[in-house]
Amino acid sequence: MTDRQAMISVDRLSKSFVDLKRGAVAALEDATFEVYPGEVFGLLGPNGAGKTTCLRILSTVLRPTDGRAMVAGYDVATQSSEVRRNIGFMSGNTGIYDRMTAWELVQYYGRLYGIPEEQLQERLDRIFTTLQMNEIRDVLGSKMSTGMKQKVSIARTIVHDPPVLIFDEPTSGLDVLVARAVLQTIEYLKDQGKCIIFSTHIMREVEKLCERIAVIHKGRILASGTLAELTAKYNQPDVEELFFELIQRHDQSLAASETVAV
Ligand SMILES: Nc1ncnc2c1ncn2[C@@H]1O[C@H](COP(=O)(O)OP(=O)(O)OP(=O)(O)O)[C@@H](O)[C@H]1O
Repeated sequence: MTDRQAMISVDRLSKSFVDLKRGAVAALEDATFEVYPGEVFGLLGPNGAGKTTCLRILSTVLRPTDGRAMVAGYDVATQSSEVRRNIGFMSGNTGIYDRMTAWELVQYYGRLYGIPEEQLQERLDRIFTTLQMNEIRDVLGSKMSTGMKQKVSIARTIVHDPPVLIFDEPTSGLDVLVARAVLQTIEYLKDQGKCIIFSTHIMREVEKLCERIAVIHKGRILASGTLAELTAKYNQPDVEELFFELIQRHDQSLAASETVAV
């Protein structure tokens, strides 16, 4: 992997929020990892781990408090428009407009990205064929099933053919069939050479899809590497058990350091 250039490069990235109830919240602390073209990198962590915060920084919606992140060679903090042109971002609840058809909606996003009209029609044709969406071309958002909506969300995420794709819990709330179709599409995009970062709290998904993962909890990356490296390093062949052990160990060391501080 070292002969390839990283498309996402995250270096000691941190983000803290000031929350009225909790005071300063360290949502992300010192995160470091790289993601390459043609791979799916999984951010695996429970609720509140910091996954969304990390992905929102990469997509330039949030500014980091500290550290640096480069996407497609651009700095997320200082070159946000270049970064945005090079990424597609999709979360579980990406909006679909009730009054637009599938075709109109994806076309609309293509126009927002400034794709010339002729090229856009070709691109739409290709995407609708690849994602097997031709039969839903004229279906209005208000009439779409969850599965259709999810396909349209993916289509609009890739309409400008970005090299980097960011998926924030894209299967959240989906039934197993739709979730499977989403994962298959992500796999297809990986095979097309896209650099993909994907967050989830579902172990099965990372086992299926990811070459390398980072386990994240309470803002900290607890471990990262290929599944084979991690299971060997921690001598735990069961990925689910490994995940729980890492989290438990971190919580225990936090509790111990709090006791010492008191
Ligand atoms: N705008 C904000 N203001 C204050 N705290 C925030 C804000 N956004 C996130 N946080 C806090 O930062 C921490 C990390 O949240 P984040 O949404 O990144 O986690 P997550 O791993 O994506 O979890 P989930 O799956 O629940 O979305 C949480 O404690 C959350 O409450």
